[in-house]
Amino acid sequence: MNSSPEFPAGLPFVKMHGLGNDFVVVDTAQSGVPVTPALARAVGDRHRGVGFDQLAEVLLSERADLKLLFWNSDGSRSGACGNATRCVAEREMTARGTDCLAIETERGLLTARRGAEGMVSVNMGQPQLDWRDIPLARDVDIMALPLPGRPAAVGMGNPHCITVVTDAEAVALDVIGPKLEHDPLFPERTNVEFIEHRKDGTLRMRVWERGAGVTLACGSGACAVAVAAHKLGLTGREVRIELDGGWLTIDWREDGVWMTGPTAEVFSGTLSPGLLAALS
Ligand SMILES: N[C@@H](CCC[C@H](N)C(=O)O)C(=O)O
Repeated sequence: MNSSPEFPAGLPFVKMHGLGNDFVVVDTAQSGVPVTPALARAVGDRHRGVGFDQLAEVLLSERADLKLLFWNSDGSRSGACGNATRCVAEREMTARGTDCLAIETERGLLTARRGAEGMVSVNMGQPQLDWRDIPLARDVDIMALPLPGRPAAVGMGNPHCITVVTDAEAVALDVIGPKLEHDPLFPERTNVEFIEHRKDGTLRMRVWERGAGVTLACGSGACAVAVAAHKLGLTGREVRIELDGGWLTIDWREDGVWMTGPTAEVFSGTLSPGLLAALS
């Protein structure tokens, strides 16, 4: 095995997930190893690395308890990642012995709280409902984009394209997802969600994530979906959403869109010095 003279001890990481939306968490504040697109791609490789939907990079913050940056498995960055925010918040609140945490992200300052029955909530802030705040190529009605199925666009610090369908299970996500992700209407690409409004008032949601593909869940996507469903008159401001990996509760309150759900820590390990050396 090659060793890295720069990082002889390798790079410690923690693997976590929220409803199967899986993450590698690395603490750059402690390790001094900055994440790069190449490192994110190498660690995100499910055969030759660890594998993740997103990598959460923990940094020091002057304004909050910590700062988070998010990386997709294709090496691109995301301004928001709700489930990773909840996962890191759970770990940090446990380590610090608190029930509340302030987290700096590109999206802004987010508040996380420990809830009942092991759940963790995060306020993802107010949605972006203007085409200038969502990376759209032109001025269009964001509640009815000029695309097949008349989807809606909602920003949560990252872009989401949401289509209401009668049968979410029937959607060929791996075919339609990449087409919408790369549609010219979205110069920075987009996350893609399909939702079905069920008779019991809940939503069924399936997601194709920008930079990661089909995932079992997407927290910012669930927030965007809840906002779109409410604006379209389908639901109230609070809604339960079933994703492939489980349930999230979304509550669009006066102070922002709150998301509540489970988190899990799976294992921790050390990225080998050889992997780091190959990238330097
Ligand atoms: N899984 C995340 C969202 C991931 C970000 C996305 N792929 C992007 O590029 O915007 C979540 O839980 O919010």
